[in-house]
Amino acid sequence: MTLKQKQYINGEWVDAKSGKTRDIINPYNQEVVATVPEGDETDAQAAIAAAREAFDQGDWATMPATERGKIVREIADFIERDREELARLESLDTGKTVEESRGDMDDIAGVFHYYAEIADKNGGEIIESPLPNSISKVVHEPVGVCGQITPWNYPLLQASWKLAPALVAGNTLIMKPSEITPLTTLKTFELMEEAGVPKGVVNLILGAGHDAGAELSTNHDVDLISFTGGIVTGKKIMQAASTNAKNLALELGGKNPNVIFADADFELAVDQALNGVFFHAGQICSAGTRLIVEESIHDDLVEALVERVKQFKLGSGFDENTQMGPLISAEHLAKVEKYVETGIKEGATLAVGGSRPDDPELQDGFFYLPTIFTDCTTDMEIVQEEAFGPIITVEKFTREEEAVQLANDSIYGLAGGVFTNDVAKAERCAAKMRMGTVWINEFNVYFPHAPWGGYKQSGIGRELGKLGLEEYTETKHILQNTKPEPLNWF
Ligand SMILES: NC(=O)c1ccc[n+]([C@@H]2O[C@H](COP(=O)([O-])OP(=O)(O)OC[C@H]3O[C@@H](n4cnc5c(N)ncnc54)[C@H](O)[C@@H]3O)[C@@H](O)[C@H]2O)c1
Ligand SMILES: C[N+](C)(C)CC=O
Repeated sequence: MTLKQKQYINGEWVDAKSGKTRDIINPYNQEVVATVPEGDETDAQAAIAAAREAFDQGDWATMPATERGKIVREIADFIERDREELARLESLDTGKTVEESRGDMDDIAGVFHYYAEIADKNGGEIIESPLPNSISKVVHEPVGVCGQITPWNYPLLQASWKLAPALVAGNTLIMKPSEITPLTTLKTFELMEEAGVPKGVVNLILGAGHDAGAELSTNHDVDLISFTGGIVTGKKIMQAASTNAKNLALELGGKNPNVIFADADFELAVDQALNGVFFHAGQICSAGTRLIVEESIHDDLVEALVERVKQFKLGSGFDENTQMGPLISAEHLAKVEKYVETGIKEGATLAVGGSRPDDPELQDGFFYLPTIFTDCTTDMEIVQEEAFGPIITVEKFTREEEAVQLANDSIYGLAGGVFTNDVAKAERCAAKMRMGTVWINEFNVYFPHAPWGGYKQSGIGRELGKLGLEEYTETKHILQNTKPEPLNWF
């Protein structure tokens, strides 16, 4: 592998100060695919110092936004150029199919292009001042030094949602990818160096969350922390960030409802119910794991889903026939198995799946069969908690209001879907569903122009779109008195 297996701090490729390393494992067969530094808080402190100096003393923050946009556009071009290499690295690291990874790389290049395009369109404005002889100006400035922490399921996609807007807005940053999936983020730091991002502006630290990551959320030289990951970690970060009242952006988990009415296009609903969950083996924050189905079509729908699920081809992400890869790790597989045991204990009926596959070729990987539970109710853990695996729970409803009430019965509010051919009904439901994204006759679609984020405990703030850029800016009001005179009060 030609990839640099180092951290990137202050424009240098470096090992961990402790000298420690971590093996990166392919979840398909547990082979070691890379060995990278295992950084800790001392590496994080060095990276924070570099980012602080680059922000306070360097010219990145003050250079014309058009110039920053050009560099970010070049990063997008390099991602397109190296698409295949990046996609293969992502699949090696996560186990997802190369076809999915190629799609991710296209989305990622799109994110860098989008922010490059709007880099110089976030100018300030002159507002009407109520005071005579004055000019009132509102300007947008970078927040400063940004800590960015990403998860393992969409390693580079989630990184791109943070890197591109932070850069075009003029911030400096320290990124810490998940310790188990750093490879495509590493490669992208090579590309950012090639594109000419100045020394100290972008820094990469590797290592576990509880030390390398925790330092980013506690250190007082960090002005903003942007985190994507689980709800438990998110709450810890929120608490740590309070010590210097950092700006905070949280993209957390979801337990996403997919409401299917009897008048929906049946084949479409079946297909999207499967797509909505089983891509990347259900390891998607917005997976539509809670099917909420109108009673009159419940049995037919479940039967159709089960038939299709039985045909799934599990295997290596590098085999073009594979539809679903493994889970990310042994630890995560154990967690998914535990949730299935809980579902059974709670009285849900296992319609299909519910175990590891017995195919001898899959025994070295962290595979789990696609699983469907019926007879589910909202009081069950299996319905309320994010298992983050290939599991669907099915609940029934008879009335529209009941469907919406079930959909909203969750601590989460990331995303949801509605399938119906009645446009007015779809819009009524979408208006009442308390989620950051609602899809109508669609599922799991996102693009750079539209904001992404959660209601309730699914997060704080938005990524993507113009709001995703605003997260990385402070807004300043400048009032100029053009005819100053003393008040002579004192
Ligand atoms: N809302 C979204 O857009 C979105 C997108 C992708 C994933 N997710 C969520 O991510 C979760 C899965 O990812 P995960 O298992 O990697 O999550 P996680 O919370 O375990 O880890 C995420 C990141 O946080 C770091 N971390 C762990 N403890 C930390 C601490 N104390 N301080 C600072 N950093 C720490 C980890 O090293 C990793 O880089 C799921 O809940 C999923 O829904 C959400
Ligand atoms: C935000 N998304 C859907 C790309 C990945 C969630 O895990």
